[in-house]
Amino acid sequence: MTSPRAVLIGPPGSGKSTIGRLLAGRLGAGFRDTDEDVEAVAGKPVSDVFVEDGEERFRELEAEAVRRALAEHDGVLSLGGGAILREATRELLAGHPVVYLQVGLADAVQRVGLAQARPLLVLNPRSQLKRLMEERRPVYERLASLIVATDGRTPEEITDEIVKGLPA
Ligand SMILES: Nc1ncnc2c1ncn2[C@@H]1O[C@H](COP(=O)(O)OP(=O)(O)OP(=O)(O)O)[C@@H](O)[C@H]1O
Ligand SMILES: O=C(O)C1=C[C@@H](O)[C@@H](O)[C@H](O)C1
Ligand SMILES: [Mg+2]
Repeated sequence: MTSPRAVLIGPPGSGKSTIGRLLAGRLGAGFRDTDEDVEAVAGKPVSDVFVEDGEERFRELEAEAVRRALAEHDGVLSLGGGAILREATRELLAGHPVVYLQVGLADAVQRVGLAQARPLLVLNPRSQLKRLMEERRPVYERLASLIVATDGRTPEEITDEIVKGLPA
């Protein structure tokens, strides 16, 4: 049975997709991102799924994408920020090397401001991100087998720390 070398979790802007790609390169492994898997299945961007089908439908597609990727993928897997909201997904993560990318509000706001539209953050990114981060922090912490701080650090530095901290 295959299993990912690392599963990255954390809030929007923590760098799951960026670091995931770098880490996969460093490990000589493949990279997979469940947001991209959902987009492939839905045939449209995540933001369109939220607007046209609703968040609940997105969460269903996401839970299925995570289930499939955990069973099929043997490289680095980045999850969508909210994938850990589903109990079934939290249970499936047990026993995998789960890396929580920690980020403070200031750095997260700066990073998401630079990137593409995020459907949960369209109205007031700073306050929505603050609430979401506070609600989810205990869940990310509980699921993590490795916690890596990302504030003020380059993607390369963060990737180095993960490589050192992963099980051999
Ligand atoms: N350590 C870092 N330092 C500076 N910028 C970063 C860092 N990590 C990521 N970024 C930048 O922040 C933005 C968000 O990163 P990324 O898309 O990887 O986050 P994410 O955790 O995958 O978010 P989401 O949950 O929305 O998918 C990107 O523009 C990326 O280049
Ligand atoms: O944190 C979240 O709930 C989300 C994060 C993104 O990765 C996407 O999965 C989507 O924008 C929702
Ligand atoms: Mg991402």
